[in-house]
Amino acid sequence: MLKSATDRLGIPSPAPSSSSNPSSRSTSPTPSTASLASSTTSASTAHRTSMMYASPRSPGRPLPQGGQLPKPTGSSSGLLPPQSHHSGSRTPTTNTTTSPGIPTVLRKISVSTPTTTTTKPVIPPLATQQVAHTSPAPSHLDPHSSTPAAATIPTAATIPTAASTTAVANPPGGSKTENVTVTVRIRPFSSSELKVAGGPTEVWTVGDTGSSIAYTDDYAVQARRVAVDYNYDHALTGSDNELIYNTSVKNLVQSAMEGYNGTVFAYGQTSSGKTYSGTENQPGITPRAVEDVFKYIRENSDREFLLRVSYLEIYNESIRDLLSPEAIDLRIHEDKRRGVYVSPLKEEIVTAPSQVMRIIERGDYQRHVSSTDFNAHSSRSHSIFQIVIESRDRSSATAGSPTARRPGSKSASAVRVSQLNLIDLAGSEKASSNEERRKEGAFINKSLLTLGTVISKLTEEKGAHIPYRDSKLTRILQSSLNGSARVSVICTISPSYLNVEESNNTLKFAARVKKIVTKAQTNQVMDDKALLEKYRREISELKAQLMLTAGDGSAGAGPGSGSAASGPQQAELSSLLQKERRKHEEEMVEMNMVRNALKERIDHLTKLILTSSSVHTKGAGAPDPPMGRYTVETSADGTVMDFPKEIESRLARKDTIVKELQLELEAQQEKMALMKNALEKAVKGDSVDLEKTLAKVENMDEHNPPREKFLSKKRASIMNIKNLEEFDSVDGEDLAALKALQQQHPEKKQDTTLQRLDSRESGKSVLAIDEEEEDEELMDTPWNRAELQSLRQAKRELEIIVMDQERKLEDMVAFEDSDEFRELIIEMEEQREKIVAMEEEREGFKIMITELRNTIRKMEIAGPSSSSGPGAGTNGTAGGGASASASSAASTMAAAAAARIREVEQVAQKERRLRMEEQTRNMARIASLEAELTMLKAELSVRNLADF
Ligand SMILES: Nc1ncnc2c1ncn2[C@@H]1O[C@H](COP(=O)(O)OP(=O)(O)OP(=O)(O)O)[C@@H](O)[C@H]1O
Repeated sequence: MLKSATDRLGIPSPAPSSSSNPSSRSTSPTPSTASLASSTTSASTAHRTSMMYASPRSPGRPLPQGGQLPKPTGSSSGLLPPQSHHSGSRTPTTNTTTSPGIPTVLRKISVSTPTTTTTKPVIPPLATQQVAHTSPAPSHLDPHSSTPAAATIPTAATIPTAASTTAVANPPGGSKTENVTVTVRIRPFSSSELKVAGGPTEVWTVGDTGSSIAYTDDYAVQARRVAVDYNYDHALTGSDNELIYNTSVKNLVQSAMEGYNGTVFAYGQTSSGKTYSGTENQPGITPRAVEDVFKYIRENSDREFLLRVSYLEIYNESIRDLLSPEAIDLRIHEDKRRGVYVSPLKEEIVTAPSQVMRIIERGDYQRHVSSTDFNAHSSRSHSIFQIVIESRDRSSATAGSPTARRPGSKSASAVRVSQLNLIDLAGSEKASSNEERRKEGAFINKSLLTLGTVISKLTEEKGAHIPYRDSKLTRILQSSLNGSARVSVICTISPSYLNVEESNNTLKFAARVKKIVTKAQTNQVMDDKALLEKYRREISELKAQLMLTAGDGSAGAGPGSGSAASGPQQAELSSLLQKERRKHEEEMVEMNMVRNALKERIDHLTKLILTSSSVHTKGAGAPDPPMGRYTVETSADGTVMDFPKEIESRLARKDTIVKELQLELEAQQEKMALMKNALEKAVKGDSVDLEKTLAKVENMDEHNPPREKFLSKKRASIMNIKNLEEFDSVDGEDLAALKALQQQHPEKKQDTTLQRLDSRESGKSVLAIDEEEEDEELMDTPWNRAELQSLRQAKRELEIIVMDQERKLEDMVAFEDSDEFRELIIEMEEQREKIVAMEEEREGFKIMITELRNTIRKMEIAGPSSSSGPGAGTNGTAGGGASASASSAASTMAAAAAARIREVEQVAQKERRLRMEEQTRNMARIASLEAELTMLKAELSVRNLADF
């Protein structure tokens, strides 16, 4: 319902429990039952944005036709502004922080009074003193409901009292005592609710007064429920966002413009319609509120305004600046002057509704939204969109000289400062099936529970300790809940019996909130802590300077041509005259430059201050101001950061990023060297413990920034670059104007500045200049842009190198992980084993041959001795015959042995030959594998060389 900042107004009910009696069926329509056809059509094109804010999100779920729902009394419309889906390419964020108007350099040079060179804290709205309130409280705020208007909480004692010496009473406004405005909206059936067995059963009906909600008779009978009757300011059904805006928010916006703090929030279980943004033609609450803010300015010609906006989210109990996404975990502060506030938070000065909507869109894009079991586009964070409105009576704003505008000067009228907070709460929900969603859900439920507790204590236990600090949400809402703001709560419920328990919880919450009484007061400040005052004074001073530079050009014309002198005297005089004239002309040119620069600055500042006529002009088709151009940033102590500081901090952030990138690059290089080394060893045939190497690399990863973190930093830096690009688009001053100003204010510092700028113009290295002049101020100038651009370029190059290195490393790791690589290694190992086996076999054969040879030799030696033995000398015949026989046997044996040896030798030789051939083949194979690896290695080396 309120999904972008505007649509979410529902209050979280405790985690839903499923209801009973699924078979019960609604037989009679509620008093004003109508076909859903029209709602269905609009819902099908609905976009999701916070009900309060209105930036494009995803299309809402279409409601099936035929569902029964109470007919709205007005035309159908979404609460949130039309939004586009978040998915897909993101809109570049452009949260450039710039100071309004002309770059600081010009401001500083042209404005000589110290008050314009130092930005002071902007005083937030706060009550200083109660004064009778003159504007009538809206009728809808009267506690007319039957809900007991018990426990009045915030009284003057609980409202932050202003301690600022510059704050004054609030004469024109006063205070408004009233109950919180509570509106409940029952959304139409969703498609899943329509699909339940037995058809949809309507549980709730809106009473004839349009302010009470009760069970339908059918449901009460079927479910045997005891009748309930809840009373609020407004009870609505359907999809009409205009109706809900007009009844619940419009008055609050009006009074915010009148100087009262206002807070709107949507509460309800998940998917109950808090964020429902309606259709393109039926914007949600936020765009309507923004439109009304500007409408008010258009219609109030007696006042001038200055608007600035901020947008934050509370995600998992951490506060994040949605307009400066790199700023996370922001802190909550409190002081008597400002009350409770978040810092450092970026605020952008806005001058047109479309500009505000673009800022919201940008913030919504950063916001945590996910698909859950219950809602395809569920808000996972609470978001707070804030508009700070400064205004002042125009008659006092234009009257008076710069001196009359000195801080504390009684002649300057006080500036009214108020806040309008559009809060889109995340919805309470049952446990989700996804772990991350579950974790988010736990944080959401816890903070909503704390909100419930705070409200109970506020309304039921007088004097009890209020646990605001138990959650960031309640802490931030503290100023609103404790009574110093007007509050409107929109609670959203489902019409289905499936969610009846959660709806009951929401309705009870709404009844409790209704009891809270607030006493909002107007807040005024009289010093330059209001930007409006600061800019107005600067304009006055610039105008005074402009007056001083005005001249008719006749002065210094020198003696006329009708001089009585003659001859050489006249020649001399005329030469002097010409010289004088030239000098005078030069002075005039310079003076004009100064005047132009002053005019430009006045023009810039004047544009930031909105009046009925300037807003009209914009509405009539003038181009919107560039996004994020006029930005202020508050530091922890609430001081608005000055422009050079902002640039410096951006540059410092960039430096850090570049350093981190370099470190990452070095780490990547080290890893690559390790892997290369391992690969080389493997190629050479050395044994490599791949696992060990990988473990080492992983270990290095652990000691270096994790990849995710690194990538997110890279994303952040890219975002920064986009911001800087936005910054680049700032147009305006030029070197000539600066030179002219230097002529007028020839202080040393400006000289140096111009020298720097000149050097940059002539192409001299920005870094070299910085080394020479470290303490120089950085300014919003085209020359600084050159510096930023060169930094950006360097960063881009580094990013490209890092990415390439990563890719190379991935290639190498992938190759080492590949089957091909593993097969190669295995094959090489097998071949080596084979060679070793062959060597062993050959050794075996060698031993065998040696043994055989020895045997032969022994036999040959034994042969002759046995033939000349005892038989030969004693018995010539018989002995000779035996000897011959033995000799012949020995010869036969020897021959056989020799034959055997030859045979073995031949086999061995053949075997050796075969082995040799195989070995040669293997060697060739190894050589080819090695060549292949060498080639791969060479290829990688070449790529590496190219990288470095
Ligand atoms: N009044 C309505 N008319 C038509 N459709 C609606 C209405 N309210 C909600 N819807 C539809 O119901 C679905 C859920 O609504 P929405 O996203 O606004 O819920 P939510 O309360 O913001 O949920 P979460 O807390 O999870 O963010 C959306 O598809 C939306 O289009």
